[in-house]
Amino acid sequence: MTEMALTTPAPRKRRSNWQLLMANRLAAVGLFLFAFIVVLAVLAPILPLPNPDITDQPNRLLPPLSQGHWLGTDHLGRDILSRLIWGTQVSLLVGISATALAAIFGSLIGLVAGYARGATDSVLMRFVDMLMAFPYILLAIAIVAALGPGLLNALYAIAIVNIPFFARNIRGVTVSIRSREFVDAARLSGKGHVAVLFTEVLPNVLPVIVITMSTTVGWMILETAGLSFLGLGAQPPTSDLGSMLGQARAQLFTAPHASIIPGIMIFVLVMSINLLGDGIRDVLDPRLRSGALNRPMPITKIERKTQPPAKMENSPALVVENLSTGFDTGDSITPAVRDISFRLDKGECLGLIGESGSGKSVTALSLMGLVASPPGVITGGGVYVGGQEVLCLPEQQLIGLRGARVAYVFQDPLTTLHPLFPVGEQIAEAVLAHKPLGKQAALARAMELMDTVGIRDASSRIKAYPHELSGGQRQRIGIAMALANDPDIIIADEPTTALDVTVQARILELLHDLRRQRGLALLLITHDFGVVAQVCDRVAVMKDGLIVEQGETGAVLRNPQHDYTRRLIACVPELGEGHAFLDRVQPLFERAGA
Ligand SMILES: Nc1ncnc2c1ncn2[C@@H]1O[C@H](COP(=O)(O)OP(=O)(O)OP(=O)(O)O)[C@@H](O)[C@H]1O
Repeated sequence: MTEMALTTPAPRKRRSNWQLLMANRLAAVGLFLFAFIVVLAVLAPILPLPNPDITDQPNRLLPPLSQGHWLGTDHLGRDILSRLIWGTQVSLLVGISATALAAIFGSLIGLVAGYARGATDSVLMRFVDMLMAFPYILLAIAIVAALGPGLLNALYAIAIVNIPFFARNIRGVTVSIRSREFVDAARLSGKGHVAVLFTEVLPNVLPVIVITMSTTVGWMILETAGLSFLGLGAQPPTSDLGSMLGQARAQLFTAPHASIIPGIMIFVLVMSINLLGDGIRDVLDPRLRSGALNRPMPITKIERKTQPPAKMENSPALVVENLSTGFDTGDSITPAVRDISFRLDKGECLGLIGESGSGKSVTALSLMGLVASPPGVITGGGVYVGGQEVLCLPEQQLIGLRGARVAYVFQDPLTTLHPLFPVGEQIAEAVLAHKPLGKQAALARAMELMDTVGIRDASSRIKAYPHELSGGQRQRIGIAMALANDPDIIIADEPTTALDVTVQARILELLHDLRRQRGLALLLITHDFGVVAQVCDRVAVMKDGLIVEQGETGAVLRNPQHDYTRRLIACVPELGEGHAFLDRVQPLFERAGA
């Protein structure tokens, strides 16, 4: 409750899914075309069209725009427009029904296999593998040959060959969902497996099923047309787009319109469905909407209205001036950090403190253009390292500063270290990124650095993999990598949050000593005033993307100016305080209406 009141930003107006779909021009065109074709197909019985099956030999192969036949006639004198609209209705019905069948059976197989695992999973998946072992069109032809030609059998065949596609996709998603805590909780609450599968797992898998359906329905219409083209699908007098194309192929040169017209219809129909399917997928997956799944650019996108001066005279190690960073949500840029300014001298430690979501990490990453773009955008301000504004530098120069003059230590080294390489090699790689050394020299330097950060028995630990080290040792490796190129500034983003208090104290001590010995400027990000009081010379307090207060640590601790700073300080419990801690803190939050 308290946290909510402190952190919840002002509500933003979000665009509805419909508005987002319409904002995607290609998807809107796809929707318009598809809707138009569907309406035509649905209205076929009431449209003033001649009977599509009535032959008229004297009027064979009339060209388009002939009297009474807008699109001409085919080799039996049947009206092409009428056959096209009725044929589209058949193609749509078969394609959509095949998709629904494949989705139902494929998803069921995927759900059961992914949830049950073990023998059930093996048996079901081997069956799916068997289906996939045949080229799909050959398999479809073989199934129709076994069942006999006909539209319904073509529908079954297309559905069967597409079952593996759904089954594999849905199984993958189900496997990752079944091990989530909410599924365990549902099982522990006494729900049976079937209930858990359909009430807990299925709703989470549903968007994937919808996305898969929307992207495969066009494909299935095409496959049905393929079977009909070969004479295995629609049988006379019924026709679909594929059989129209197949029957017209003999007159390809004498009356090309008879095959071109159904060909264009297949193209437009499949294209419109694919465009619409892609649009639906983008709307349903918020990461795609904001571009968060795209490969990030090497440096954060910079869109500053005014350029700050490129140089700053007599500048300390790091100066941040009026920096603003936001995230492009697809609708607008949502600010995460607004107009923040601070300075950091050589050998000084500045604590950046604030609650979760206040913008500490975004600030830290913005300094070297490391916020992933898309969706990140630096919208204003400047960052000066040794007097040089770095965000205006050419890409390669800014990249060259990373790790060399400004290095980072992140919160959880297990996620930043590569799991498949020994830690020594990873430190050596950090050295080699900026120094032209041989591999052996880099490894020797890695060992030296491991010694510096206090890893005992570095000569044997150098070959250890990240999972073979403790949390504290991994964090020391992270610090060794940061020190690899003797940087001027270290940005440590909650380097001790994942560690227990004793290891936390040792890591903080190490950072403190390194700072003293090497004259490093240290920007320490934390949400713990206890840590700030222990190691920081100065502190800047962040709330909702703003720095609300900054100053000497002692002064801020003694006389906090901002109510939020007072509450943060009050949150540090004292040893042996017990219930008195709650009595002391509660009124502060009640007063703030939290
Ligand atoms: N990729 C993203 N897309 C959209 N918004 C984001 C993204 N990453 C972060 N944000 C938003 O930016 C704001 C600041 O996030 P940031 O990670 O800097 O918080 P923090 O203070 O470091 O929190 P914590 O202590 O939990 O790490 C938050 O409101 C967050 O929702």
